[in-house]
Amino acid sequence: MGSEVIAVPTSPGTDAHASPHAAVPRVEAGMSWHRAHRLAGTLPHPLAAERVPLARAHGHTLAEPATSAALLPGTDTAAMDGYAISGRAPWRVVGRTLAGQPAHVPLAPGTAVEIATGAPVPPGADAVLPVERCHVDGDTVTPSETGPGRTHIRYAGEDLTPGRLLAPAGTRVTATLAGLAAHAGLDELTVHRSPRVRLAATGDEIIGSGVPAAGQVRDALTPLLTALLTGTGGTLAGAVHVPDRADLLAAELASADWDVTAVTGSSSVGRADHLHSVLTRAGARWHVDGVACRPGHPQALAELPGGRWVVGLPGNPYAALVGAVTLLRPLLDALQGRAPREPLRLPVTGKAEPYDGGTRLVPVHLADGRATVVPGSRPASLLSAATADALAVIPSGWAQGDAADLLPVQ
Ligand SMILES: Nc1nc2c(c(=O)[nH]1)N[C@H]1C(S)=C(S)[C@@H](COP(=O)(O)OP(=O)(O)OC[C@H]3O[C@@H](n4cnc5c(N)ncnc54)[C@H](O)[C@@H]3O)O[C@H]1N2
Ligand code: MOO
Repeated sequence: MGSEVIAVPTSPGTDAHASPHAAVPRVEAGMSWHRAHRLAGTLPHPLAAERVPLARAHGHTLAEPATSAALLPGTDTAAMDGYAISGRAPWRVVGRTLAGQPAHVPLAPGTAVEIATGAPVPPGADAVLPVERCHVDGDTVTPSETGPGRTHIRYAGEDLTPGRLLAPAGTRVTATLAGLAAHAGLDELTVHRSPRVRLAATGDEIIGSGVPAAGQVRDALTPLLTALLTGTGGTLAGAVHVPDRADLLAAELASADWDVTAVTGSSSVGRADHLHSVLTRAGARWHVDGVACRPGHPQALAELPGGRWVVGLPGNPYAALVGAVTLLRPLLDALQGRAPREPLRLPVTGKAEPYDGGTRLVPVHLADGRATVVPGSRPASLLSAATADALAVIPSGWAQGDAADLLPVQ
């Protein structure tokens, strides 16, 4: 994915080296990981509802319950290829009905029609006899087996009736739900508008393509976050690289015509880390300002005047992934009217060092009903996490084999 680059200054901007240590109103410093995660998933109001055609509904979240418009099947329908029969054998074959054709005229006792799966069963039919259970001799049919069997008729409305609930509000539209909605006669669904998410990768050293020269770093986070946000039902509203200048970051946040800006880097306390001062000067309301977890403690969640959200993620790529599943994904879920996800919980084995001051997040593989730590994860490297199925949320008192919550990583 290409990304736009905000003008790189030829000389240092006036506030390029302004101290970011200016007084910043802090919310609860080092908030617990669980509280930060819960806040992100419960604070936002869902975005407005809109009607979308079924072909575009996949991945969106229902803003209203989806209910059937159709009776399904619409009429008594053959469930097998064979003969619709009436009364006792033998039956005289009086016609043929294929799917899509109207039902045959009512059947009199002692008669049958050859019928295809999905074709309407004629009034008066008692059952459909599968062709492999029939003996056919000219225009006469007799059963080749005796004994009670199923009728092999799908009765009108046995699957759906008009008004029947297909899925409640808050359900994410899966491939299956899109299929069901079409089967139920719907052309559109009412879903929450997809959150438009802007990605702003800060750092003078960041480059957008190719192999970095000494002193440069290839932007790992725009591809990672693009995949994560679109997989969560968000829409990428452009990705920009912002040099380490407070005025450029402020301009980027002010220009925002999106619901969420995810800023990577610039979240810590270094001279080039401007996110705090910029947000504070912009009159942002802080909800999360630092999380008691490792890695990824310099995370932020704030609301700009006008209700736009800013998620601050650390620049170190694995730490940023931790921040994205801690704050960004739950925020996007909530903006789409989805309840917080119930984490999978399994015993975790392998080498993980609990963090005394809070929570440690480690990449794990899932197999055989347990999670196994992928060794070697470091804040600045995605190598261990890249093949992981989930991040395990390891509490401070964790010991080998104890269960932990698991957050899937796509
Ligand atoms: N004095 C302190 N220094 C630091 C602390 C601290 O508590 N006190 N925290 C450290 C931790 S932990 C992290 S994480 C980082 C967070 O730093 P920033 O969010 O301000 O990010 P940067 O300084 O811009 O970059 C950090 C690191 O990540 C690389 N980076 C940045 N963006 C990307 C990207 N898009 N793709 C790949 N790599 C990226 C950047 O080159 C730096 O190496 O602060 C510590 N310092
Ligand atoms: O917490 Mo940092 O986010 O370790 O890399």
